[in-house]
Parts: sequence; structure tokens; C-alpha cells
Amino acid sequence: MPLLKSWVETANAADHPFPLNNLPYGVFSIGDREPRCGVAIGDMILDCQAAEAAGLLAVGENALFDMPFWNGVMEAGPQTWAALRARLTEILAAGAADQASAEACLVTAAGATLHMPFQVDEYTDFYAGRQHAENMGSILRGGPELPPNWLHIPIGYNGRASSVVVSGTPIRRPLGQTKAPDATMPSFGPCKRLDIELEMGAIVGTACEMGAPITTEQADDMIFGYVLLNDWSARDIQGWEYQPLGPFQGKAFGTSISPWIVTKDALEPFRTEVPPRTEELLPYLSESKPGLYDIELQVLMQPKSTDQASVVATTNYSRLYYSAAQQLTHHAVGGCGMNAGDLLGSGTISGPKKSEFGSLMELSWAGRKPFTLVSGETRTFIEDGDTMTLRANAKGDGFTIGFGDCAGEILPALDDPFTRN
Ligand SMILES: O=C(O)/C=C/C(=O)CC(=O)CC(=O)O
Ligand SMILES: [Ca+2]
Ligand SMILES: [Mg+2]
Repeated sequence: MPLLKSWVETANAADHPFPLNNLPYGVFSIGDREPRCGVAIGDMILDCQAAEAAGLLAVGENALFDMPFWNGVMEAGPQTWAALRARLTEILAAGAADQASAEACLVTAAGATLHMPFQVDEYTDFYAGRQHAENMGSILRGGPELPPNWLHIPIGYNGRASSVVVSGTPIRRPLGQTKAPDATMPSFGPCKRLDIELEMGAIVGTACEMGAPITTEQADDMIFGYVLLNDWSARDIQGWEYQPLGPFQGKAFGTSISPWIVTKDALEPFRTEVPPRTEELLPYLSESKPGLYDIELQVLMQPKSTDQASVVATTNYSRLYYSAAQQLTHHAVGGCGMNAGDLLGSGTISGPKKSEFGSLMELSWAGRKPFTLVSGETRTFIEDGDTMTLRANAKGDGFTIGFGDCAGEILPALDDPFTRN
């Protein structure tokens, strides 16, 4: 598919993240005005509430934009999703009859603050990156052997919806309980091994009933769109607490997402197969269409002392072993009801080369191999004041589908309030 031309000129540049082909969904505010839903087009945002009030977005019976998040659109269902996208494409396309009225609903993105694009109902995180799982095995258990279930089940754990924040929100270094391998007693204090996990988040847009299995086709139809997701991880807290029930506090202090929901429709030209299966999957997990997408991913790290960010990893979403549709199917098949606004983290995405590792745990091999940033500083894990940014681009024929950065700065831990002299 070629670039679709818009009358918003900035949207027509081959490397602009928000061409007419994209139309990602966010929530923005200007000054102290109330947040509202918007669609990114070039350097502008279409104010959906204003556009709806002007009669430009009448795609259903009921108002869709009387709330400052996209859950209402999700709940209206796939027919409305398609009608809305078609209408947005029509009014923003070069030569649109409604250009003048749509132009009156545009604001400059540079002057807007971006908010959470949707209310997260529940959050689940998976472990679907094979290279990541093998690296974690090598680092923590002395060999790259996968857990015995790994090639059969998209492994996951139920996370905390309350941990999910929009890009730009600072993240406080957590306090917690840890135990060094040679220590006799655990201790309490600031996390010393603060890490990121490069992930994509799939957003469930339609519900499925508790107790009712779904196929991978149904699961794919239920997905509304995707965001970048950073599953901030306190490795020392996680390492002590997570046997045998899985991650708990080590992953509950912050999960950042990028501000724009990129719809499944926008990603359609980039669909790509999951890698070949090492073990045949049980029939309920088989897919009839490619479930991953060719999306280039980057991790950047920037200490406070410099205005230069270093690219510390570059990889691709298609490195995963399981698709979001397979994960959602597995999630629901045992009887778990899913709702609009549920967020599924893909699991950390790493490729085979060191430059493709999606966590600092892997990049520094558990702190044993420091790496150097462009400023000359070295790092193993994240230090206070460091900003970590995830970036994603899908490269089309003369256009780019971007997600908007997923960034967060680490603030120093609070003083331990429990120390008594
Ligand atoms: O293998 C381990 O012991 C630990 C693995 C992780 O921490 C990975 C995780 O949280 C899931 C993921 O994002 O891939
Ligand atoms: Ca994770
Ligand atoms: Mg809930």
C-alpha cells in the first residue's frame, strides 16, 4: 500500500510517524482544558469531541467522544471501529469535501499534553520472546534451556492495571525486599537492579464471556490496537520474591505505554508469520493468518548529564514466538473472561545479536558486562535521572507508521520510612 495523501501537508513526509495511513488514537489536553480524544495526523491532532459536535464524525447512534478515553469506541464494536476509520480517512484525505470544517477541529500537537489513551481494565504480561527466555535461562540458571512448558504455552502472569502510566510519567525507584545470594537475611531498601523490558501491548477492544473459549481468529478480531510497553522491572526484588508464584512487587511500580493506540487496521500491511514451531502447538493455539507485525523497535538511554540519547538496542516485533492472538486465546480458553480495555504485554522482545537485547539484564549480562553510552558514561542497570525511551516504526512503501515515544525518567527512591534509630 502506498502513502495516502492528506491535506495536512506534514503528514505526507515518508518518515513522518503519523501519515493518513496511520491515524492513531490518543487523549490530549491544551492548557488547563479538560482532556479529550484526538487523532494524530502529521504535526496536528484532530479534536474528536469538536469534530463530533460539528457533525463530522457521525458513525453511530450514540456519541463516542463524550469521555476522555477510547474505551467507548472500543465497546461500540468492530463495525464502528471500521466506520470511524473510514470516515477519518475521508475527511483528512487530500481533496476532502469537508476539509474546511475538519481544519477548524485541528490543534497543533506541539502545544498539547498527552494522557492515557484508554482506561486499563486489567493488565497481563507474557513471556513470549524466545531469545529473551533463553538469555534469562543462561543468566539465571546456567543454560539457555527453556522451561518445559515454554514451547507449548504462552506463559504469562496477571499484572496490575494500576501500574500502567502514559509515556512521560516519571517512575520512582521502588523500595523493596531483596536478598543477596550470600546473605543470611533479606534486607529492605531501594532497588539496585532497575531495568526495562521492551514490549508491545495489545489492547483488547471487545469482551468475551467468562467460561467461553475463543479461537485465534476470534481473538485477533477482538484486538483494537497496539502500543509500546515498558515493563519496568526491579530485578533484585523480582529475583527474591518470584518463586514459585511469579512476578509481584518487582513489576508493580510502573508500566509505561506510548500515548497513541495504533489500530490493527493501520498495521495490516505489516503482518508477518510467527517463526517456525519447534514443537507443534495444540490445535487451539493454531493460527490461520500471520499473527505478528514487522515493526522496528529501539531502546534509547539518556543520563541526566547529557542531552544525547544512546541507542542501546534495536530489534523487531516479529522476533516473538507467540502472537497477541495466541496469547489472548490461551488467556480466555481456560474460562477467564476478557474485557474491553484489557492490556496484554507481549513479553520482552530480544533478537539473537547482543545489539537486539530488549532489557539491561541481558545487555549487561546481569551487571557483569557494563556497556558504554555516547556520553562516555557506562551503565549496567538504570541510575537515578536516566531516561529510558522505547521507539517503534513500521516502514511502508513511502510512509512510516510510528507509535510516539514511550519514555520515562527514573526518580530517586524515597527515604526508607521504616528506619528507626
Ligand atoms: O526467566 C526468568 O527467571 C525471568 C523472566 C522475566 O523476568 C521475564 C518477564 O518478566 C516476562 C517478559 O517480559 O518476557
Ligand atoms: Ca515483562
Ligand atoms: Mg478490573
